[in-house]
Amino acid sequence: MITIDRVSKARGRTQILSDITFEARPGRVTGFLGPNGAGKTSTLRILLGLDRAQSGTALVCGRPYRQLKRPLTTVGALLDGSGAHRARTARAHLRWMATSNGLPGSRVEEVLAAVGLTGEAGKRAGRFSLGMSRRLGLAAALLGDPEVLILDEPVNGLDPAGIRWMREFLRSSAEQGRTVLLSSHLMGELGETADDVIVIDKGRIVTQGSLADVTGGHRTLEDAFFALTATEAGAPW
Ligand SMILES: Nc1ncnc2c1ncn2[C@@H]1O[C@H](COP(=O)(O)OP(=O)(O)OP(=O)(O)O)[C@@H](O)[C@H]1O
Repeated sequence: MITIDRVSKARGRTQILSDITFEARPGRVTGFLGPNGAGKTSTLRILLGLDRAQSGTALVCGRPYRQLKRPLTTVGALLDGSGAHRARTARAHLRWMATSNGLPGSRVEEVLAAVGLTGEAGKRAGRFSLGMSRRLGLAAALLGDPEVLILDEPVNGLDPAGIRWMREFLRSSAEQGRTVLLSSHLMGELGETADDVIVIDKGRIVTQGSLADVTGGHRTLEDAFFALTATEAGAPW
């Protein structure tokens, strides 16, 4: 469970988040949708204890990230890149992460299999394609078998096969009971992937609810977004 309650944040004189409130629930894929600069990454960074809110609370399973005793066993995150050193093999990276976080080494082969990287695990991370790097980042996120997954733009830059794989991965993670929160600026993509949608624009939540509720009387999620934000359909994202 993820609970964000009245979170606000300014950088200098710019208010980048204004009174943000939403939840992401177990067993559901929740899409956090908004254009470039809307405040998605800033929100996820606060949730993961990488940044502080000025006011409000951001809780993972009822606690601020910094108060989680063994964070990897509660929440797995995929932000930029895989986090692996270029010269390390995928397997060595995961072994190092498992050891440094007090997790059983047996998890390494399990998470490699879960993301379909067993056959590539002996390769150096620097030789990985974008899709493989993303899978390695996911494997690391899964090491502690967390209840919650938080992913920032996980399909960005992936080819159609990679996008399809990621969609199925997110779906099965939710079916296993996990809370899955992913950000995206790709409305069509979220329309295919999410159960629930939170729309953010200029640091404010514009609407939230099930995909069907948010899409409402509109043909697509994209039509709903432009109607809700009164953004010109041709305006840059
Ligand atoms: N380190 C920073 N210093 C100053 N301003 C920042 C910083 N990081 C983000 N911002 C500003 O905060 C606002 C929200 O940015 P954020 O990266 O959270 O948006 P986003 O929705 O994730 O967008 P994108 O899809 O482009 O990643 C933007 O106006 C951005 O310019």
